[in-house]
Amino acid sequence: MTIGERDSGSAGAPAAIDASLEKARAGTALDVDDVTALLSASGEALRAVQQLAADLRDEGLARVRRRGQITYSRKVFVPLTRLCRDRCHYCTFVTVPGKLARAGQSMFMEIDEVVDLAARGGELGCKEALFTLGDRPEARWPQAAQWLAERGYSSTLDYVRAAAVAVLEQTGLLPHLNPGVMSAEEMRTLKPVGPSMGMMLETTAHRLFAEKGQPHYGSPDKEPAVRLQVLRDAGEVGVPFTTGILVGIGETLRERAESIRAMAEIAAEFGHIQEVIVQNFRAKPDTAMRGTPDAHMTEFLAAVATTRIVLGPDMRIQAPPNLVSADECLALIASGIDDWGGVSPLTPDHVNPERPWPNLDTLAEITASAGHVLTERITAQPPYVLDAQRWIDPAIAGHVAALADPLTGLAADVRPSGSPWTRAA
Ligand SMILES: O=c1nc2n(C[C@H](O)[C@H](O)[C@H](O)CO)c3cc(O)ccc3cc-2c(=O)[nH]1
Ligand SMILES: C[C@H]1O[C@@H](n2cnc3c(N)ncnc32)[C@H](O)[C@@H]1O
Ligand code: MET
Ligand code: SF4
Repeated sequence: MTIGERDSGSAGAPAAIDASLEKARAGTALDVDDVTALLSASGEALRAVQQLAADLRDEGLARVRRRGQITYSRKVFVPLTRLCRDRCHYCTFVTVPGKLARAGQSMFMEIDEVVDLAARGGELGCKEALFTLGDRPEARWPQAAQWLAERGYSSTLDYVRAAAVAVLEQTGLLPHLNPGVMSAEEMRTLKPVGPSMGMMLETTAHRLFAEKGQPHYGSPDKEPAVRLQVLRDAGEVGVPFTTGILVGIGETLRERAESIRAMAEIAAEFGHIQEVIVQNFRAKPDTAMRGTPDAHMTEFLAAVATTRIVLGPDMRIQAPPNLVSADECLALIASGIDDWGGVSPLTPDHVNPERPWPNLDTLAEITASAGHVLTERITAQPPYVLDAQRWIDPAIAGHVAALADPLTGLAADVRPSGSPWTRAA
């Protein structure tokens, strides 16, 4: 990571950080000033924030008899389409029809290609098919609308549903759906084809969306009010849901604090937030933000530890292992994470293609050297798998049960195989 101070806030006042830590230890709710103070920690104060975060993680895992386990999901990344109606300044995933046409590539992956990829992943032990794609490309690109219409699909999300069904039937991998903004109705339609879905909150900072030159300017799906509504709608619909923040896209420490508190409020209201991702922005050469330095490691670790403290011992806190060095992975564990997210032995992280995942043996070694055990889970986190009656649609309860250990809700030692999908009446 780039060394050098960023202007996202002031250096932390040790007295304010101590006071916030005292409140957190006493179980008193933290206000936005308290959370901002924790986010500003460095040096000795940061070590104290990390220690509390790690203790809370250990306490939460002990409560569910999983002390010392750090989880990951063995997955294939399915970039169903890279067309998107948004224009996030940090994103290299997104492309445009002209570029695809010149490269001889299709607007969307065909279902056969999706199934072939998932099947190859299944042979390597993958149990998750991660559908990550651009938001509603048909609203911006006639070529996308035409591609869908020619095959009888009314929208990208309609096509996601069909592709997910094909994966369930022909490979048995479990879809995790990350297609951007969805309405409550769309989530209701997708719930029977995937045990979990997700969408990063990114940030609640409205100015990063409303002001010209800011990273979310021109991206209607990144309006904070819209994204907060998606999180609430997912709660109403009862979908095990992944969300998180993107750290270092120009938000101030206070804005970061507000984002963390917003996720905590919604998680407490509905109980559906299965994991919170704290992801560090990595500048990419081909983007408008190529000149923006990556978030400073100190600031990122403070964000991880603070997220753990605010979300509490029972939340699963995830940071990807491929966006930092091996040493920095150890620092993430010391900052209270318990999950590495999806890791693939087959496909790249198409959002961060320049950052390969560590080999799974290496990740297991790194995790072990911090005194923890790398443990495979499936796409839905254990509490949701164990309470499937409430959280998993009957249409896929059998697919989920086939890959899960009934006692722990973690991944079973099996190879997935396809089985028929029928919509419950
Ligand atoms: O490989 C990636 N996986 C990403 N994932 C997938 C994640 O690694 C796992 O698929 C989930 O933890 C489910 O197992 C996301 C999932 C979401 O719901 C929301 C955002 C992300 C972001 C990424 C990402 O940038 N790269
Ligand atoms: C899938 C998720 O990946 C994240 N994302 C998009 N671009 C980048 C980047 N340059 N660096 C890190 N994360 C990124 C966003 O948070 C998005 O929601
Ligand atoms: C490739 S980005 C991840 C999915 C969606 N386009 C979003 O930004 O939320
Ligand atoms: S981050 Fe997601 S919404 Fe933004 S441009 Fe990239 S694909 Fe589109």
